Amino acid sequence: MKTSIATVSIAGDLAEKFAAISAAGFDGVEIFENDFLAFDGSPRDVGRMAGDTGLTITLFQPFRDFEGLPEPQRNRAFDRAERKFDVMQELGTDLMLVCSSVSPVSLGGIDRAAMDFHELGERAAKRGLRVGYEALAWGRHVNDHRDAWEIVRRTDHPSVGLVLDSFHTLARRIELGSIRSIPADKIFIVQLADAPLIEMDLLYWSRHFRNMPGEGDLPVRQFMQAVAATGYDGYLSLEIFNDQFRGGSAKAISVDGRRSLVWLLDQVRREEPALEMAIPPMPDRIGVGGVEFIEFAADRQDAGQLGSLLRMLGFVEAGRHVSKDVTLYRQGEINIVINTERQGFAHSSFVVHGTSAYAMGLKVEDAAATVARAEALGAEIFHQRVGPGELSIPAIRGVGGGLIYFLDAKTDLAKVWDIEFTPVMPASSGNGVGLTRIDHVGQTMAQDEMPSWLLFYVSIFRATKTPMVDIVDPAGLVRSQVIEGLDKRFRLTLNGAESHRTLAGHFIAETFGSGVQHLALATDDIFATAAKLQANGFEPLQISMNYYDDVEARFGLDPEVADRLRSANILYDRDDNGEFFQLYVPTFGKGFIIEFVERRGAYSGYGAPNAPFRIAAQKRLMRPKGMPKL
Ligand SMILES: O=C(O)c1ccc(O)c(O)c1
Ligand SMILES: [Mg+2]
Repeated sequence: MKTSIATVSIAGDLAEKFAAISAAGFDGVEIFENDFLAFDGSPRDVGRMAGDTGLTITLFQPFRDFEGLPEPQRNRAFDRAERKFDVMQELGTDLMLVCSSVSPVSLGGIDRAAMDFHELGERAAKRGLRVGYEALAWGRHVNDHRDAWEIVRRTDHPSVGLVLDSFHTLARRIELGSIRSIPADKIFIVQLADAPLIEMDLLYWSRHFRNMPGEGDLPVRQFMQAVAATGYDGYLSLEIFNDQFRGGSAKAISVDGRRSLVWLLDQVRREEPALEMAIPPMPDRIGVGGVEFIEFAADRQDAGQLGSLLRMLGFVEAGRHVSKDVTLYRQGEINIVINTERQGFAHSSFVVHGTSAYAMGLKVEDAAATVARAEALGAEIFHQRVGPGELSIPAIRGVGGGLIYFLDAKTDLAKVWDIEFTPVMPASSGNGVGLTRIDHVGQTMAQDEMPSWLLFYVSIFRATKTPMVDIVDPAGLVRSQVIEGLDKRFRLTLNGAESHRTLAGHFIAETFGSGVQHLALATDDIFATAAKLQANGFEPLQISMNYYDDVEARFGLDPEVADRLRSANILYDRDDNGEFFQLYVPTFGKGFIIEFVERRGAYSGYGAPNAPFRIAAQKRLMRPKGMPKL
């Protein structure tokens, strides 16, 4: 696989862009004219810089409003082209991308355009250059790759070929079978981009909302399958116009780009095994059976407080690590680990972020395969110091820098608790409140990083992403999207914060990073759990009485049920498939959230309608008296 990315896709000046693109493993780069124009140096300097970072300049673009012009504009367009050919020769690239004209003076007609391209092809050939024609979805006369192809076909010149761009084809829902019959040697380059499905003007959508294949909703995989069926084996070049990417981390966006391409070809190969894909073999996406544990890094003092809280919530101190300063708390199938080591990754994490849930352990089908797949997709493998007789638990770094450990049932990893921990207290000895398993884990990140996290999870794991919902925090909107395993035993909610004044944004600012902020623990009987918690001396987050009046009216609840909810501070939601109950622990530390949930029937949500009310309650608590609002 030969990969490339357009400079327009990422932030920085040309030098920064090249460095990030090269570091992410791309072979080539498309020079977008504006990046070149803004650069203070000659085209030769740019060419040398690209060469020095090991990148081939795959093309120079865009050359606009060329075909179908009447005189005198036609002649001037050829003069312009010659000037750009000069630049290209100095840059050291042989391909010019010509996008279909939007000029109001341009004339239609396939043969007229073909004649123009024939002449351009002649001029390019004299210099050993090539010209690729791309149909913009909003082109004046040509806005469909089938028409662009017909022009290229009639041009019938070896130096003139077609540029396919998944965005333009998919945005107009053009039939993809039409790509399969194009001769591969007439496709000069393939540009790839995805986009979320939003109803809007095509040009605006394209210039601001494109994202990496797999991050949006367009059938890029089907597009790529059609391209692969032609036998095309040239560059696959990402061309992503995206406002957030332009302002984001060039390094991170480049890594996402490479990941998206590898995953795309992996999908094509699995979908149509007859197509040869030039990427190394890797295991298929991995099924996740749930979250086996959450691990906090803490100092002694916070560990003591967290331990007391957990005991009040019905957990028992079930084990101590055989060689490390690590304690296991357990209730039902829920394992919470507190790490107070003074060295190693947990400690560094504590030093940087303070007490936080820096690691999670996932139950997977095959831990070794998970790491192999993650590595093929560009994830960073984590290696840890392993004491004598201890297990080497496969792990990778997550997007925010935290750790994700993998445990499976086929190896000794299944016995990790027995092998690495000495029992302290039997599970039956605590004041259990009926918590059974981890329902979901919530991670918080800056809003513009959400696509990275989503791509990371859905490319490695057999999981889907739900549509985005808005969570209303009194201080701003938080975007929320959920990653769910097919059997729903693995659920992650991702919350993207924009303002530091939201509870989610405050958490990122206070912990100096994104990561696990929220644990939702399941019970089969929320009212029994609430009663037992009360007996343990626990006081839940107080919800406003106005909320209960509304819930009672909105859902037509029996007044008796509403009273039970009200007196226990339980939040309620319902969808077509079932009911949902939530009970919150007042926030811990710098905004860490624990809630207890009961799903009745097949309720599939996460209580998003309740979020504004519990966030308001949490913020009331977090505001020390006499201090300004968050
Ligand atoms: O938005 C544009 O003008 C534009 C230019 C060049 C491209 O390759 C493209 O896909 C879009
Ligand atoms: Mg394009």
